[in-house]
Amino acid sequence: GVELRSLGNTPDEFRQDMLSNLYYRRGTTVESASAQDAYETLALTVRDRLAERRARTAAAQYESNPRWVYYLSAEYLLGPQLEQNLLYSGTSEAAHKALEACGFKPEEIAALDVEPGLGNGGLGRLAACLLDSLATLDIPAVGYGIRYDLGIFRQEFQDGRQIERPDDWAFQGDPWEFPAPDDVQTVGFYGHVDERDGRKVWQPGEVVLGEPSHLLVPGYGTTTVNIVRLWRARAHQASFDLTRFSAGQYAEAVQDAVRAENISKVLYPDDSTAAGRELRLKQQYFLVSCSLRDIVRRFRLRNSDWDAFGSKTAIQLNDTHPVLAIPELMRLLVDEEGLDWDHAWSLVRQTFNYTCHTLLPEALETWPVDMLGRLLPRHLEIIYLINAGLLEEVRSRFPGDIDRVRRMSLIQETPERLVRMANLAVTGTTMTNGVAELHTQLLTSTVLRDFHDLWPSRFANVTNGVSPRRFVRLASPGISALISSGLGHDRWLTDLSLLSGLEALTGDASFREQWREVKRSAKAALGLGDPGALMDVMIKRFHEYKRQQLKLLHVITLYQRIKAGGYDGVPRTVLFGGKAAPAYQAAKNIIHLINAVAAAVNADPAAAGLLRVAFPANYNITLAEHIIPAADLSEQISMAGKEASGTGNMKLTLNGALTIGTLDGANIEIRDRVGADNFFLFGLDAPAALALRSGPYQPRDHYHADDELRAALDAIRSGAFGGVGHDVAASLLDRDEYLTLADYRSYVDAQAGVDAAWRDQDHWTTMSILNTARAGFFSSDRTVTDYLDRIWHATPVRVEG
Ligand SMILES: CCc1ccc([C@H](C)CC(=O)N[C@@H]2O[C@H](CO)[C@@H](O)[C@H](O)[C@H]2O)cc1
Repeated sequence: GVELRSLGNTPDEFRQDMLSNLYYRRGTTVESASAQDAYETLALTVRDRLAERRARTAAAQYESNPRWVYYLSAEYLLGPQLEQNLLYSGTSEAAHKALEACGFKPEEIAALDVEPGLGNGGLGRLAACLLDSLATLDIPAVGYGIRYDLGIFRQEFQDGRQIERPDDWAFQGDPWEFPAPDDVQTVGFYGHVDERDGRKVWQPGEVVLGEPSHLLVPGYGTTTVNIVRLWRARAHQASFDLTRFSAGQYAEAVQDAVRAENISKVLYPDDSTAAGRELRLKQQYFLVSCSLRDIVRRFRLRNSDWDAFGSKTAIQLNDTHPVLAIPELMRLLVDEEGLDWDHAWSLVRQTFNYTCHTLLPEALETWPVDMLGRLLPRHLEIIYLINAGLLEEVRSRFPGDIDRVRRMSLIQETPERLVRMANLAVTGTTMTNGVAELHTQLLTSTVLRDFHDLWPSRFANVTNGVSPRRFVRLASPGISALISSGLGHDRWLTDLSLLSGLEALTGDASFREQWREVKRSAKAALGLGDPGALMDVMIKRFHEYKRQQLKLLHVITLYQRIKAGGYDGVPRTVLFGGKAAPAYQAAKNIIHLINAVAAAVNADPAAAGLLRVAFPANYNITLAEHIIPAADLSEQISMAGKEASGTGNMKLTLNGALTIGTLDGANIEIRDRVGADNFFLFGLDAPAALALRSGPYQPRDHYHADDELRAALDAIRSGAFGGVGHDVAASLLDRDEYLTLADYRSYVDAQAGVDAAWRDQDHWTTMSILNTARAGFFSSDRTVTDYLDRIWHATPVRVEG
């Protein structure tokens, strides 16, 4: 075929390409170019180098007709793209020189790199880390998602309260994406089901277009460049009503178009409560329908026999959000392709796998039968047929156990008829996995116990991981350089187990000193507290089970100890970061109280140099990359049994922060690997918490029994912090659903242990180095390798460089 001349990477060649892009693609000159012009041009010039590798990858993957991994996720938190693509294309230096030669400051241009905030938190970022590792391991893979016009809201504080602003992330356009209108798909909604010569035919009542664009997902240290394809809803051109328009009914003329485009308008900002909105269900089906049609189109390029579909295609469902893919593929195979039910069902089950990311009952999605039946009449029929097969199997395995049949049914009958999406997910897939050992154990012994009894071999654990490129190399070039100089290589970036080589350096005083210095300068660069003070960090979405309220009670206790005089705690900066779902008032009350306490403490000269509270607004990936390298202490203090895994805990450990935490989620595996001596453990474990929670728990008993706890709560109730927080104190004293008061004393005492350890800086630094050295397991490369071994069974396709 036609050979592509490869692009040069010398500073001069790079600058030449930037200039021609500035002139020919941006249509301006160096003299009149704005910073935005420079940013867009730089992005295009870097993108071209990755696009060249993408062309090679696509050719090699097409050639080898491999088994594909398709990742279906309603959320992706990809993070800012520029620094990543400069690193992965090896053009950072050439780019910096080229920008300076054109009179631009590289850091100014980098600041224009907005992150696509197409996710809420853990689930969305995990999806991005897994795609990064799939490409780095040369696995043929495509991520599918929704290109929301408005991502996760921008958080602002007004009088300490969270305010949500729309996030029009692509207002200036996005230089990193490749629109591909030629691959447009058609998606139906509503309507009715006909029967024609023995086949069911769905006649949708509404049709919208799904237009894809993709971003490049480069592998690190390899040629492979995969893609993430994001769908955007567009109106069917026929929907613009010219007659109405010419009759002056402008709004009506475009209402269908607006209705269509609303489907991908905005990301739902909830990360724990299924809101049950019809538009959200439309979003989920839109994602599923476009993606499956695209997957079938790609399959057909190299294959014709449906039986090869299951062997060539592994589709991962990222939580229940894309689980409509199961009845949708049944519809395509049975109604459109004419396969018989059993044949289609075996192909569907073979193709799909499901990852569950939560244990919270309110986060498990259910949809009203009538809503689903109205929006997707044929899919409801198919779900009923799937349910019939399931219940027949349950009845034969557990004869007479009607309670089990009622619990396992895909349909909840009373009080309201709901479709249970988690039950459908387990039934229609080969493997279901949890995201940490404790999580998977709790899943198979509680929420999904019945299914585990029926199909024990369908369950596996795959503990989460994080990208070492994004969260060590890019976030903390200082620590990375020290690790590479300590180990004498940077191969750890693609084999994180090599970090274990750092253990031997704990005895080297100059290495310890350099380690301390790197942390210090990261704190100085963050500029949110005295670089010499202990940086105590709690960064994650706000939720009562994560217990930001417990961290706040500790802050108030420290403050009251300072006010009482004779304070012997070590100087500490307590940094909070995170958003609350807009409708989650209890979480927003905690944010309000934190800002009120921060205002009091930071304004009080008595606390100066001893205690400071920082709460930068709009926590996102960009901010995480600045905070994580500066952290000394990582707060992972959720009620045991509630945090499925956590991934912030892994990022902080890899950056040498010590964890204070409960035996919850992946904290347990972190402690097992870094060593109990290098971890500050406290609190009830999962069985004890469950027992206390399900027993006659009286939070007030702790209030009466613990003077410091009572003093802290009374301060809030007395209005000491600007009169803010009555609701928070009341909910703790009346209900305390997540056992905050029960764990308070153990937590505060563990924090005294932190102070003691910090006083011996050499000891602390040794523990810090050991945390990094022993955390290689938490690489998303290891996570992907586990998915490949236990669930996907796909193999690498090497791409010539
Ligand atoms: C229906 C609303 C909704 C939206 C998102 C979610 C996500 C599953 C919430 C989430 O992000 N869960 C987090 O997933 C991480 C990646 O596996 C885990 O590390 C976290 O423990 C888990 O809370 C639940 C419910």
